[in-house]
Amino acid sequence: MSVLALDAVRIRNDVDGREIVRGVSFTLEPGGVVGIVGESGSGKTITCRAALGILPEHFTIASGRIDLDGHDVATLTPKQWTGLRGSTISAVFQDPASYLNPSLTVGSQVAEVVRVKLGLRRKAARLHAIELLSSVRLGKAVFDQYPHELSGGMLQRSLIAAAIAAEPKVLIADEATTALDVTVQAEILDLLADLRDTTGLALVVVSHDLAVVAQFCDEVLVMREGEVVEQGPVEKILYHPEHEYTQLLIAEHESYGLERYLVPS
Ligand SMILES: Nc1ncnc2c1ncn2[C@@H]1O[C@H](COP(=O)(O)OP(=O)(O)OP(=O)(O)O)[C@@H](O)[C@H]1O
Repeated sequence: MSVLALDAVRIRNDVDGREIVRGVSFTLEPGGVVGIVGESGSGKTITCRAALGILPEHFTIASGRIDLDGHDVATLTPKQWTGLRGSTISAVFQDPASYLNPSLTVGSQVAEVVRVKLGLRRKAARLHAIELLSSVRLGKAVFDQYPHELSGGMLQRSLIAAAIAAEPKVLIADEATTALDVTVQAEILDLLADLRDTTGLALVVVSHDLAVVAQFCDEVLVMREGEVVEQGPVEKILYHPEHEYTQLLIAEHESYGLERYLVPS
């Protein structure tokens, strides 16, 4: 059974009646990785926010359907959403520092997620948080460090630890590696690939960077101005793009080395 399925989803800004997303469909099985690429403002993040049940105020799903682990999300109450967020679907975004409180240690913040989401007592939550940090390859010392003491890559790992605390089935990584340098970016992608392999985590990877998608995704959606202009298996879309816009995106990437990630087919 799919863990996340979008069927012809259209999202409207009710303030001006503008449709921000016009017909997105994909199905994600356990362990699957779907990529969404496209220029800034094309609707990638809004699509993810719909799947997470956190659309901005005045945005609504105008038509189509989203199924999350067998639940039609249109039928969910806010309380049911709160239950599913974190434990079924979770997310990490760009700029990890902004999601952490600078005056609390990283460990205490991960432990708090564990306490709330898994209902563990303080001491057990602390131990579990240390295990989670270790699963994202962060040593015990990180537990007592403050956000400003960690690098961007370490902060993103901490947030991944918090995001996977309640063993979600789907993780959305929305430009999660964009702000990181290339080596750290590769380490974080490796980590996500490991989690997928060991836990069957399914991923939605949003990136403006085709190299990230080429390395990592099974299927890719190319979005422009709210529409999916092309969609299919990564090898097909990246080697044999049919749409002019996809060809343009690839041409831009080739100038800085996409071919390194593409194995000729
Ligand atoms: N909170 C908001 N209020 C009003 N409009 C918004 C809001 N968030 C996004 N939008 C609009 O929705 C459209 C799609 O934005 P979205 O953030 O999904 O794009 P994106 O493809 O993720 O771009 P980026 O790569 O820059 O993150 C844009 O026109 C944007 O201005």
